[in-house]
Amino acid sequence: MSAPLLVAEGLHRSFGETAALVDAALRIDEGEVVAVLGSSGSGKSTLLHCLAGIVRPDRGRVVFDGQDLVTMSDARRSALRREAFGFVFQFGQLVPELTCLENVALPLRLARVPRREAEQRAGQWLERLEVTDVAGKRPGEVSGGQGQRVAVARALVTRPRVIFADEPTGALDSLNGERVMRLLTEAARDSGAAVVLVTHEARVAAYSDREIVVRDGRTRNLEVAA
Ligand SMILES: Nc1ncnc2c1ncn2[C@@H]1O[C@H](COP(=O)(O)OP(=O)(O)OP(=O)(O)O)[C@@H](O)[C@H]1O
Repeated sequence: MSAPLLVAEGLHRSFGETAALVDAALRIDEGEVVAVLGSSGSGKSTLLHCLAGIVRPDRGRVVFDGQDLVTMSDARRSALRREAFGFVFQFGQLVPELTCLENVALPLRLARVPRREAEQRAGQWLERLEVTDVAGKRPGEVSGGQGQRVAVARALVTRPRVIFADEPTGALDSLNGERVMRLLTEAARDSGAAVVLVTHEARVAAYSDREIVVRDGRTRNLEVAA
């Protein structure tokens, strides 16, 4: 069996008196879509932040492609996040001053890709996410569903190995939520990216290959019925 792409084991993380994670564990293989389910305050976001190297666990290991995120330097971890990970949050967090096309091109520009090439590749991702029509608009001028599809395009444009999505449809109605989930999972599968999807909605989790439930900071694996 090949080594998993991302493994977390024995994760503990407290905030003051609150134990957000208690011996949490998760593994995800190349190209797999894993949903992290649980009620509000159960520890889902803390788990995602530990997996993505945003929050450092008090104890435990997070190994991405053979590299331990917990012990590596901050500079190396930041570089890894930029190069290998993509992020989609509940509210797209697009840069309001830039057009949607420029938002999608931004991660490439930060990686020193020339403007013309970056915008050409960004345009292809807008097309893939079915939002070509908003290319020249600013985020304030587009709908919530369009904005989330632009955010997904921005997350995928660098061809990351893992997409971390924290309640990506949380601010959308069910029709737009379904559309974003379909496009996100299809695009991730086509580009071979794994997805860690935090949600409290079973309907959203249905797009995953496998589900993990977090309760009081502890993780439990669930087999998804076919
Ligand atoms: N930065 C922080 N400072 C203090 N407490 C925190 C912090 N982050 C998380 N917590 C606490 O840790 C626990 C787990 O929070 P977390 O955000 O991981 O849960 P969640 O399952 O993602 O919740 P939600 O679905 O409401 O977003 C909660 O009790 C929360 O209040």
